Amino acid sequence: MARSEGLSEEIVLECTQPEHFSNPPASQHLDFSEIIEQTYPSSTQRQRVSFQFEDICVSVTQKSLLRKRREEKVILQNVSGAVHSGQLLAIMGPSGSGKTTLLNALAGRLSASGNFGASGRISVNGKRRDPVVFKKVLSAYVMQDENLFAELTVEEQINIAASLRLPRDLSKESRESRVEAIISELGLVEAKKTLVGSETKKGISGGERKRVSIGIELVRDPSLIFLDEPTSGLDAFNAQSVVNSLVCLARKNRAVLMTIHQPRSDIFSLIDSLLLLSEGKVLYFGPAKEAVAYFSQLGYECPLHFNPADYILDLIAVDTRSSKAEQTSHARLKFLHEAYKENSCLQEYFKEEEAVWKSYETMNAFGKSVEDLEKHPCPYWKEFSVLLNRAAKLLIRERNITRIRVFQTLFLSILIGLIWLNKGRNISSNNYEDIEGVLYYILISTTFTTMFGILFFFPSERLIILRERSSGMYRVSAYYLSKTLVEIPRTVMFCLLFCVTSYWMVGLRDSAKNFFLFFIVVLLTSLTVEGIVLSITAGVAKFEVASALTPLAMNIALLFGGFFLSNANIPNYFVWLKFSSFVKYSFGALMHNQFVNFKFQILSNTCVVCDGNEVLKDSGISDFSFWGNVGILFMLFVVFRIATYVTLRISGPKHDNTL
Ligand SMILES: Nc1ncnc2c1ncn2[C@@H]1O[C@H](COP(=O)(O)OP(=O)(O)OP(=O)(O)O)[C@@H](O)[C@H]1O
Repeated sequence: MARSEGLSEEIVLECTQPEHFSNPPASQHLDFSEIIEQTYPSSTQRQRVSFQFEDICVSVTQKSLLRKRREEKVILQNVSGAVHSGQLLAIMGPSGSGKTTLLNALAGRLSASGNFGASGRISVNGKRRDPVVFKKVLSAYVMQDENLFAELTVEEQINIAASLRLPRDLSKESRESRVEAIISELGLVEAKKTLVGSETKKGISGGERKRVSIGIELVRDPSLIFLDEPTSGLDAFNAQSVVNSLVCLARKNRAVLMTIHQPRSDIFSLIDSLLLLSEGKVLYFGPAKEAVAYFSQLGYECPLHFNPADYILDLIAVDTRSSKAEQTSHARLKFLHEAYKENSCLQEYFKEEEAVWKSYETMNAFGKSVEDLEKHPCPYWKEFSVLLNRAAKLLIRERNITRIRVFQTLFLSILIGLIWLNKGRNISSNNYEDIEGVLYYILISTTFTTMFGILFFFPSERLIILRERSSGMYRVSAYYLSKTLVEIPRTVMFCLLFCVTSYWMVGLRDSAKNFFLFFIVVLLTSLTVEGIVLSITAGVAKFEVASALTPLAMNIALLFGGFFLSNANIPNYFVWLKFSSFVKYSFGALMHNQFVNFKFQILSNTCVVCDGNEVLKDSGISDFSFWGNVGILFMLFVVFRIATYVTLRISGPKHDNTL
């Protein structure tokens, strides 16, 4: 990583290493610890930690597809190890060996990903960890996928995290210098004003994205950092620069624990301790630089000029190409596991480790008891204003999306206007059904444009919220209220644009009052659809499932909305669907608005339906009055907004306190 330009010499320091490691210094950075001294109350300053785990066993209960009964699958068996401040520990192993499960178990996030059972002991500085202190003060977890807002700059992302996560008594200047220090420490100075971007929008590089994710977690200055595959998806250069940053973080008195799949030799050489897993069992835990010598001692010599990580991974992988090769690999793994259990040198390594943590202060030195820890670092109003500001910024910056929505709204409304041009100005007993058709089509169009507007964007935002909530950044209500307040004006604008164009082109009832009521119904319909889509997408983890369920819900609502099926055609056992369809109330309200006491322009002597009231009677829309329909629609809007809030709350991140 290059030295950041513009930094004065005196604040650029080398990453120093603890004496017992021989890796070269990884990078040069602004001295973060000095800034921490100045910006953090002394009671919460970073402490040296020794994190130990013993006999971790994890199994998952799953339903067997064939035998239709529950089966227990063992994922980890008696895994032990430790990592201390100053060290980078890598958990390495073939795919499916249990690396992520181990990392999640150690970070207290096992229940987040399945129906797991776990046993074992996890302690910090010799004491059983307190889950609350561990989660809120001591540790940070960087997920494999960087869930970041594409439209915010690097600096904004870290700044928002700092505003929401740092203690309320910290001054603005201190917070800003903390953010600057993190940006500098992670080598993001040149990228700090660049938008993060996404797969479809050019932004910062993959390595920088990863470092932004780390930076967001660093604002609380954790002593222990967990990272799930921080190099996955990165090219060789970026992967190395990320691991360099991690070594540097470790050298500043943090313990860093990461999973890694297949590191290049230069990355492997940066790792301090190595824990090798295969089929959930430990085959090696010790200094990374001694791993090759250890395996050659056991008769598995690494060929000259071979990447040691590749060699080790080949050695501990199961070859499934033939049953004979599989048997041979299993025999080798059994031998390696037994050899590890009996190896006295590696057991000595554990004893040395014990000596290190015994020299550290105890857990209580973190200065905060569970009772002292505030549930949320910021007061509600601050959370709300930071999130409101962020939501507004995102909305303004999503210019392309807004432009496309404006185009879509205008296109559809003009199309409707042209197809039904002036039809409303000449309603007679012969053509009143055309007006029913246009009113219903307006609802179909509103439903689908609103649905897709949410369906394609909210699932990725949901992942960001989950990440932010998993580190207790804010209350769900503060997020949801700010989002709702920012998005409602946008919905109002689109609905107004749509209604102004289509209403007057079609020539619906010629009065400002009727236009306004028409607009209210379309707006309430759009807001109700938003609520339904949000509550489905908030509760469903997979986009594929949400994108199947949402159109299904909309289709049912439209089918039973009162236009396609008359009451007589709805089987008794489906009547409840009619009453639960929001479209029925929207359509009822639009029909009342258009036809109550409406006199036809042209009357024929033979007409069966001769005025608006008869239209309402004929179409079976008269169960509720205009205000009755609007009242129910409003109630549905409120119910689905509350449902979204409840779903967001119950489908939030899970932490476990078992280990
Ligand atoms: N929720 C779950 N239900 C059933 N099996 C699971 C679950 N989570 C993990 N497993 C199984 O546990 C084993 C270990 O999974 P894990 O994701 O920890 O491995 P990994 O080493 O991280 O793999 P990769 O490198 O491919 O990410 C795998 O066989 C996986 O199928």
